Amino acid sequence: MPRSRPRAAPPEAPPPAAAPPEPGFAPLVTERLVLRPLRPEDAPELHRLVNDWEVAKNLARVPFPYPRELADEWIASTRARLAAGEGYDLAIVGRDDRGGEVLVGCVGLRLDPAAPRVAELGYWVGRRYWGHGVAAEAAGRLLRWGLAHLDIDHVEADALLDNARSAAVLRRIGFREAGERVMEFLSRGGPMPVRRFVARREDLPVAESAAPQPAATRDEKAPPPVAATAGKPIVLVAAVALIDADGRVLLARRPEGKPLAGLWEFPGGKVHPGETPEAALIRELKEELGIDVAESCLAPFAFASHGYERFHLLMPLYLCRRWNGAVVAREGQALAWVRPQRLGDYAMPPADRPLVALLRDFL
Ligand SMILES: Nc1nc2c([nH]c(=O)n2[C@H]2C[C@H](O)[C@@H](COP(=O)(O)OP(=O)(O)OP(=O)(O)O)O2)c(=O)[nH]1
Repeated sequence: MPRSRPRAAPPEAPPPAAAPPEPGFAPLVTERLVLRPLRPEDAPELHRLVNDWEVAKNLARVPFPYPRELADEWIASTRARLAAGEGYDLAIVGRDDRGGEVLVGCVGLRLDPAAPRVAELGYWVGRRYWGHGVAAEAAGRLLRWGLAHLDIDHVEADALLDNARSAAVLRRIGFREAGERVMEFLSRGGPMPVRRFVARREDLPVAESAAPQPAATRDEKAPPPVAATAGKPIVLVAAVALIDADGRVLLARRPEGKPLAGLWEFPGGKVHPGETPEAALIRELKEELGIDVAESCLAPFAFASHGYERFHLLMPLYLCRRWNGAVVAREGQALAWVRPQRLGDYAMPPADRPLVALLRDFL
């Protein structure tokens, strides 16, 4: 079970959008399900669902038979960890025919102080609810939430070699296989071989609107590929290092739902058809941060040229020390003013790494 809290925000940052403790933990909603903190009154149903050999045999930390009082203890421990920000074990809840709540299973993200920047995903679904895509819907939702809100680089999960169903769920939600290992299984009374899976932000299936689209289906907001290379469009993005009077640089956290969610980036965005990079930046800075910037205050500094899996990013980075108005997170994104020497503490998209090194040297 979870053993640590998400890494604290680096000193200059306002707290990033990590989950507030219960009861403030806002349930995560999917098309058919709600993922919410477990409650003491869930214990009888939880016990009924998990005290089933077909379910328990796939779970490393679950004994079989499963004593009834363990359900109470486990629920209490999940609530304590959630309140402390140390782990995110949630009830998977569906609706019955009359619209009432039904406990369907559990899904959790666990953090381990011995393995910083990694979370472990686990889940189970009651046997009577198998075959409806519940595990993928719930685990996929929590995976995306975790990568967007916790200070982690990747998520790991294990599936027993004889549990092909779970391996298929993990692959479906964006995990890649990363070898085999042996794990102790309480339910099986000893060590068992498992497949290890790893999911990184870049592996997650991208929402249609967030990925560059082919020209024929592109909507007005999508980026125009300025050239095609090796089958990948080049996407032009303009970004800026805003520098305040103390020499700190502004980073913004990419929100959930966007590709690379949870990573810190320089404010900016895609250059629209007919726009110059400077005009795009002036527009983005108004939209995202509510500030007015004059073109003459944008000093070209460096650029990133980076091959992502589905497109090639070309991103001029400007420096800007003067603007009008107060910086506000108009899209609810977390913001951090960061000293150049501390930029390395923030997980940023791979394209930004060379830019960070240049900025640190320059500022
Ligand atoms: N703004 C910004 N984007 C970056 C940085 N590093 C990096 O790889 N990118 C990538 C992430 C995205 O693939 C792309 C920016 O696209 P975006 O989707 O955020 O742009 P946008 O604000 O125009 O978004 P949208 O309106 O299309 O949703 O550039 C960075 O430091 N700043």
